[in-house]
Parts: sequence; structure tokens; C-alpha cells
Amino acid sequence: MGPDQAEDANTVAGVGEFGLIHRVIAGHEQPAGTVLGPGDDAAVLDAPDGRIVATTDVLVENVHFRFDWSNAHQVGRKAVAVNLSDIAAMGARPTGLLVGLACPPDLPTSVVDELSAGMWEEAQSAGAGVVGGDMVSATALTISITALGDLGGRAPVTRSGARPGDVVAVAGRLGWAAAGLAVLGRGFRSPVAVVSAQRVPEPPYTAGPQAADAGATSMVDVSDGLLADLGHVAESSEVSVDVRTELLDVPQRLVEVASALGADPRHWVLTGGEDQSLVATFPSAQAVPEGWTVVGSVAGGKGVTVDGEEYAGDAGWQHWR
Ligand SMILES: Nc1ncnc2c1ncn2[C@@H]1O[C@H](COP(=O)(O)OP(=O)(O)O)[C@@H](O)[C@H]1O
Ligand SMILES: Cc1ncc(C[n+]2csc(CCOP(=O)(O)OP(=O)(O)O)c2C)c(N)n1
Ligand SMILES: [Mg+2]
Ligand SMILES: [Mg+2]
Ligand SMILES: [Mg+2]
Repeated sequence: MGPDQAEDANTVAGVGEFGLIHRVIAGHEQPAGTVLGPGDDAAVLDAPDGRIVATTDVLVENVHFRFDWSNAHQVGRKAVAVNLSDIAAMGARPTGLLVGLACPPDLPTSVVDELSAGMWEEAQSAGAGVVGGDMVSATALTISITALGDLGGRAPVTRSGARPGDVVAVAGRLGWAAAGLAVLGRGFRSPVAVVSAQRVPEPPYTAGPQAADAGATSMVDVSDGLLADLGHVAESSEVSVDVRTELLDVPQRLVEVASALGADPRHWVLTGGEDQSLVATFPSAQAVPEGWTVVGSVAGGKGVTVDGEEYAGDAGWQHWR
């Protein structure tokens, strides 16, 4: 760090580790169930049924977000949303978040403030709070979040419970964030509906516990792409999954954006990540709760097909490819 950064009270280096921690832990009311929030060596959360769900996702600047595409508040919301969709995908309700922030020294403190505000907004929308974290120096802004959730006495819905004869259903949007990524990647900022979806996903948090209560046999959130994430269910459950395109909604908005960009909207719906929707399997169509749409079925065998055929393109996002 140069002396300039240490002296500039508006950068993270100027404020220092503990100054930064004070900024983010003050001024928020913890939800009921948080016995002890940030400030001690660990947080304490009530876990009435004695079982806690825990998950971690890391976001790195220029890999998961760009500040010329999104502002810090939006990035904060997204960082929380991608974690809380994993909690929902187990059939649980989010309770608390632990936020690891690795900041370059010249990062303005205003960015940390906005990130923190966005995180709190998204957390509170799902009934959770930020109960702790860590602040360190780094060369690239990195956000590592651990989310905790309460199963409320439910059995966890895993990736491995799908059975031949089950139906596959989706709650939430598909393809919107991918359309937004394509738009932003070409230097455009509109249409705002798809760009907003890329900036801040809208996971159907309550649909996770709802599906669990309805007897979902397996569930996963769609972070990498419907086909890619169903691939994890198929592998873990030792079944095959077929997605029927006649059951898949390809929204008019996506059709329009795709036609402007010369892209295939169906490809976004099938393989686009980052909408953080939920896909689950249910023993029958009658068991599928309101708000969920049947998109396919489970059979014996292996792998994921579309209309009975292997999909020609990539099934979803993979790092280092
Ligand atoms: N470094 C790691 N150490 C241990 N487990 C890991 C690590 N990275 C990923 N996992 C586990 O591998 C599984 C798949 O990870 P991932 O594809 O990131 O899931 P998701 O898309 O739900 O975030 C998860 O159970 C995750 O906790
Ligand atoms: C700057 C930028 N480039 C590319 C993307 C697209 N992108 C980055 S990560 C990702 C998939 C999901 O992220 P991952 O880290 O795999 O989350 P997980 O599956 O573990 O939940 C996608 C589609 C983006 N959001 N921002
Ligand atoms: Mg992950
Ligand atoms: Mg997941
Ligand atoms: Mg992934």
C-alpha cells in the first residue's frame, strides 16, 4: 500500500480493518432468532429443530460482477441472493449470513457501505441478517458469503432423491440473467428488465420450503443453467431427466432481446445461469404446488436430454472454460 492510500480516509486502507468493521456492523436490527450478532468471536442463532443448513458462494470482481455493469448496492444484493437460493433449495428458511470481504486498498469506503446496504436489503427481504464476517486486503475485490438456514423440522431436500416417474418443475425465472449478460457484454444497458435480472436475481425464496412441504423428492437452485444443474440431480439421483421444450415458457421479452442480438432465446432459458430459480422433482403432477411449472420428467438411465435428445450446446456456465 502506498502512503497516499493509508492517509485517504475515504479508502478502505485509510479507514483500516476495524474502522471498516465498525461501519458495517452498526445500525441494523437483527431478525428474531439471532441471539448474538456480529462483534463477538462468533454469532449465536436459534436453531429450534437442532439442524442448521450452511452454504458458501464466493463472488470475484470481473468474474461475477463488474462495477461498470452494476453498482455496489446491486452487487451486495446479488452476493446475498446467490447464497440464499442455495438455502431455499434445501427446503430451508434463511437465518444468518457471514460476509468475508477482501478489498483492494484503494477501494472507496462508500463502496463497502453500499455493498453492505445491498446485502442487508436482500437478507431482510428473506428474513435473515448479517451476523458476522471478516475484512482483509486483496488485489481483487472478493466477496465470500456463508449463509445459514433453518429447516423448521423439515427433512432437507437433496439433489439425490429424484426417482423414475417423478415430474420436474421450476419456480422462478429462466434465461433472464443470461439475456442481461449478453446485453451488457455487447455494451448496451437496455432493455432494463433483462439487465436488472443480471444485476440482481429474484430467487423465489419461499418456494423452497413450499416444495419441501409438498413432498419434493429433489431440488437444486439454477446458478449455472437449467440443464447443467439438472445434470447434478440426474447424477446424484442416478436417474435421467428429460426437459420438454413445449412446457418451457420462452418469454416474449427474451425473444425480442435475442432477435436484436442474433441469439437463441431458448438457449438462454435452457442453459442460462444466475436467475437463481429453483428446480425440483415431485412424485406426481398433482403434488406440484402453486407457482411451480412442470417442465419435464424423470426416468431410469443417465444424463439430461431435451425433448429426448442430447443437447448440442454447453449445458451451462463453468469456470475456467
Ligand atoms: N472448496 C470446496 N470444499 C468443499 N466443498 C466444496 C468446495 N467447493 C465446492 N464444494 C461443494 O461442492 C458442491 C457443489 O458446489 P457448487 O457447484 O458451487 O454448488 P452451488 O452451485 O450450489 O453453489 C457443494 O456442496 C459445495 O459445498
Ligand atoms: C463480469 C461477469 N462475467 C460473467 C458473468 C457470468 N457468470 C459468472 S459466474 C456464473 C455462474 C454462477 O456462478 P458460480 O460461481 O458458478 O456460482 P455457483 O454455481 O457456485 O452458485 C455466470 C453465469 C457475470 N455474472 N459477470
Ligand atoms: Mg457454489
Ligand atoms: Mg446451488
Ligand atoms: Mg457454479
